[in-house]
This record gives sequence, structure tokens and C-alpha cells, in this order.
Amino acid sequence: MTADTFVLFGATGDLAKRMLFPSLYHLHQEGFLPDHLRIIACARSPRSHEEFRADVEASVRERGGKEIDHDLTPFLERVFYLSLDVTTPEGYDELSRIIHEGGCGKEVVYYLSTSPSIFGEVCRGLKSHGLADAPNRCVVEKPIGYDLESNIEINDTVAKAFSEERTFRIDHYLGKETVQNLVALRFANRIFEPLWNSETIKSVQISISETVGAEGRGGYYDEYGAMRDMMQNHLLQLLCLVAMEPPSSLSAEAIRNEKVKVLKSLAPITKDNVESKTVRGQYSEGFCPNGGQAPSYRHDVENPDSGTETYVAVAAEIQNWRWAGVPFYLETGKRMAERKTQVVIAFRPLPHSIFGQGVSENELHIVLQPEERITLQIMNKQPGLSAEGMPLEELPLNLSLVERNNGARRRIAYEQLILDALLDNPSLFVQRDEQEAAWRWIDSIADAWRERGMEPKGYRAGSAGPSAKHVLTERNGDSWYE
Ligand SMILES: NC(=O)C1=CN([C@@H]2O[C@H](COP(=O)(O)OP(=O)(O)OC[C@H]3O[C@@H](n4cnc5c(N)ncnc54)[C@H](OP(=O)(O)O)[C@@H]3O)[C@@H](O)[C@H]2O)C=CC1
Ligand SMILES: O=C1O[C@H](COP(=O)(O)O)[C@@H](O)[C@H](O)[C@H]1O
Repeated sequence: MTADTFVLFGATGDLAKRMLFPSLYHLHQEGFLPDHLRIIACARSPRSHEEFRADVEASVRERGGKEIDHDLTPFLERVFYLSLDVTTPEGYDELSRIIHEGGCGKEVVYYLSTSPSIFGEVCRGLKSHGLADAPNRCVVEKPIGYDLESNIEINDTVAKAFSEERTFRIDHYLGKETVQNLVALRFANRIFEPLWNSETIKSVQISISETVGAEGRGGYYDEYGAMRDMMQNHLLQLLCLVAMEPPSSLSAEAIRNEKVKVLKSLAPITKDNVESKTVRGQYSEGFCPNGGQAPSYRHDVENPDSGTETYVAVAAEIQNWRWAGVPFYLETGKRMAERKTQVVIAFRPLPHSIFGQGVSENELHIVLQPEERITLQIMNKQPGLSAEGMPLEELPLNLSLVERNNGARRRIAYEQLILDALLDNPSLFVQRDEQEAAWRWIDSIADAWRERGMEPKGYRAGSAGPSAKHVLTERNGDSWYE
């Protein structure tokens, strides 16, 4: 079934403005939203429908640039604003009235884009007003909790209103085209699977580097840091998709089962090995990649004593037959030299080279950002005559999704996820046990940092991160792919 009502809590927030309304607009524009779908936008700020629609229009136009030059009225007419404080019971009667207006509200998707600290209030409010019964479902934003304990607490509260199959936990990386393509690459092509193991693969590197700092979301970020903000969710989800066994189908259940096995196989990092397996960093004053001075993190978050990491690197190990002995280097940082998200699969050297020196190892680069590209580095004969031997060169087999898309607009990751929530398809959402397994592993690292008193090492804004990161890879004879 398809939902007929989309209720957005947190409708005046940053995420709603930058991502959710632009995504809803594109879904509308491309005909993916059912004709009758209404969007009920909720937040405390007082606004009339008209004022709010004007705000939404401004956000959509700002995100879409000059490509959006037409009248947005047909989309905006779907949007209704309700000023409501989710922590007080009063607003829910009004919400219920609006949801059921004109015989609507038979299937409702609630999107909780507020601080997770009030998810419980929202769920309680919806349940006590009879608004949470099946087939209604809820989408919850990350981070769900600060650690395993708080994660369980929030999930328990949500579960009192929405059963597990009606709880859609967002990790927006799973909505990115190339992340989904990772599944297609691995399981829709015969050639990779026989090579996808420790026999042939030497190491895997997964990096998410951002050029932005923590400005704007400083309060939240200073509490969470890179480990909880990025590693616990996006990086571990990418790791799962690279490392999981072939699922029996594309169903949410089948994929989730394989992802959980990977998370449970991660070798624990404890106080005994945390110093050799992890690096924490925090950016100091430096440069923005496009010019200009960048302030320090402590300045950005107005906390001169902050000990929060804005960079983290981990050498992870997956203890199973497929991956024994293969290091998985995971890295993420803010205010880095460039914005880039990539997975690099480094293959082992040839067992024996008939070409002598100069044969580089194959590498598969899966680039998610800034452009979407999959490249296989292979050895090729240098063209032309040769008086001696066969000179080789390394060339990329290049699958550029930019060219493939013929310049088409790059989708916002939330578009696919919102569409799936409306269609009741949970495949690209995170299940509870996956999240718990991820938190368990992250918690043990955070505990070990505390026990060892490991403070973040400084790195200059606009650089490639703390120099200590190189020791992490060099210890195994590897290096980072910058
Ligand atoms: N922003 C981002 O880039 C990302 C955000 N997220 C997650 O998305 C969620 C939202 O983030 P973000 O938009 O940045 O947060 P904001 O702080 O910008 O927005 C919070 C929203 O919640 C509303 N709100 C707060 N308290 C109440 C209340 N008592 N009753 C009703 N509405 C309330 C606010 O509106 P008002 O003040 O008008 O009530 C506002 O619309 C968070 O879980 C965050 O972690 C995840 C990834 C990225
Ligand atoms: O979830 C988050 O992701 C963004 C990075 O997302 P991307 O799609 O731009 O790569 C990050 O900036 C933010 O801190 C984090 O909460």
C-alpha cells in the first residue's frame, strides 16, 4: 500500500529545509507521490500555512538553483502547517483532526526529524491518540542514542507505539545511488564474487572526508564527535555492504541478517589495542580548501576545552573465514583537504610476475562523492614497439556514473528513502539488531579511549588529518589512498 499522509515533525529544522522538502518536491515533480498525498508539517514555531509554504518554496528553490524556474503551487498545495509542541498532549487532537480530514489518514508515515531526545514524547503522543496503529509507520532520524544503553532505551520507547516492521531507521548513506550500486556490483556480476575474500584482497579502505566543519550544529556535534556521528552509522553500513555474504534475496530481512553477522564478527577493540588500532583527531586553525582561513574546532563550537574528535580512523578486522587477516581501514573527518567518500578494494600482488618489476596491484575504487564513479585499476601493455620486454602501464577501467547519467540531476539520498517509506519498503533502512551490534562495537572503543585517556591529536584544517593515521596503515605495509 502507499501512504496517503506524510507527517513531518521538525518541519522548521535544518534537515527539513536542506534535504527533506527538496526531496519531497522532486518526488512530486517526477510523479512518484500519489495524487492524494498530503504533507503535514509540524514544529512549535507559529506559522500560517501560507507563511510556511513560502519558507518551503524558498528552501526548494535555494537547493534546486536556477533549474527550478517554474511555479511550485501544485507541490506547495500538498503542504499544511501545524504548530504543535510534541511534549504537550494538546496538539495531538488537532493533528488527529487534520490527518483524518476529508476521509484521509488511512495510511500515515510519520517522519521524526527532531532531536532523538523527544522521539519518546512523539511516539507516546501518537499512540495515546490512536494515531500509531498499523499500517501507520514512523521514520526515525539518526543518531538513535549516544551509546548502546540509550539506543535500547529510545528503541524500546518507539517500539511501544510502532512494531519493528513499522519502524524505519534512516541512514541516508543507504539512499545514495553508489551505495546501492555496491550491492549491484557485488551480486549482479559473476566476476567479483570469486575474488571477494582474503585470498585475493589485501585490504579495504573506506573513507568519508568532509571539508565542512562542525559550525551550525556545534552543540550536537560537540557531544557526539566523529565516532558517533559518522562511524557508528554511515561507515559501518558501508563496511557491511562490502563485507557481507551474498543475501538470499533483496528483502530487508535477508540483507539485515547478513549485515548483522558482519557487525558481530568485528574484532573488539579494547584498552589493550586501542592505541594501535585507532586514531583520534581534532582540527585546529587552518585553511578552507577553496581559500580563506578556517577557525579551529574549539572556536567553531565555542568550547575552548573541547576534547571531542572531529577525525577518527580505525583499523578494523572481521573475524570470519572470508576476511581473516584483511585490514579494513575506516576513516572520517571534518575540515579535511577535500570532500571525498570512497571505498578502495586493494588486491594482493601477483603470486609471480613474468614481467619483472613494475606491475602494480589491482585496485577497485568505488567513489561516492563528489562524483559517482567506479574504477578498476588494471595493468595494460604500453602501446607501440619495444626493443626489450613488454613495458606495462596502469590504466583505469572507468565507469563514470556522471557520464552514464548524461548530466541528469544528482538525486538527494533522502528521495529514495522517503519514497520507500511511503511504499512500505524497509530494505534500505536499519534494523534494531544491526544498530545494537554497531553501538556495542563503538562503545568498546569509546570506553577504551577513556580508560587510556586518549585525547584527540591536532590536525590543521584543510589537511589530510592527523599524521598519526599513517602509522595505522604502515604497520601492515599499507598506505592510505588520498
Ligand atoms: N541537519 C543535518 O544535517 C542532519 C540532521 N540529522 C538528524 O535529523 C534530526 C533533525 O536535525 P536538524 O533538522 O538538524 O535539527 P534542528 O534543531 O534544526 O531542528 C529541530 C526541529 O525540531 C523542532 N522541535 C524541537 N522541539 C520541538 C517540540 N518540543 N515540539 C515540536 N517540534 C519541536 C524544531 O522546530 P521548532 O523550534 O519550531 O519547534 C525544528 O523544526 C536530528 O535527529 C538530527 O540528528 C541527521 C543527519 C544530518
Ligand atoms: O549524518 C551526517 O552526515 C553528514 C554527511 O553527509 P553527506 O551525505 O554530505 O556525506 C555529516 O556532515 C553530518 O555531520 C552527519 O550528521
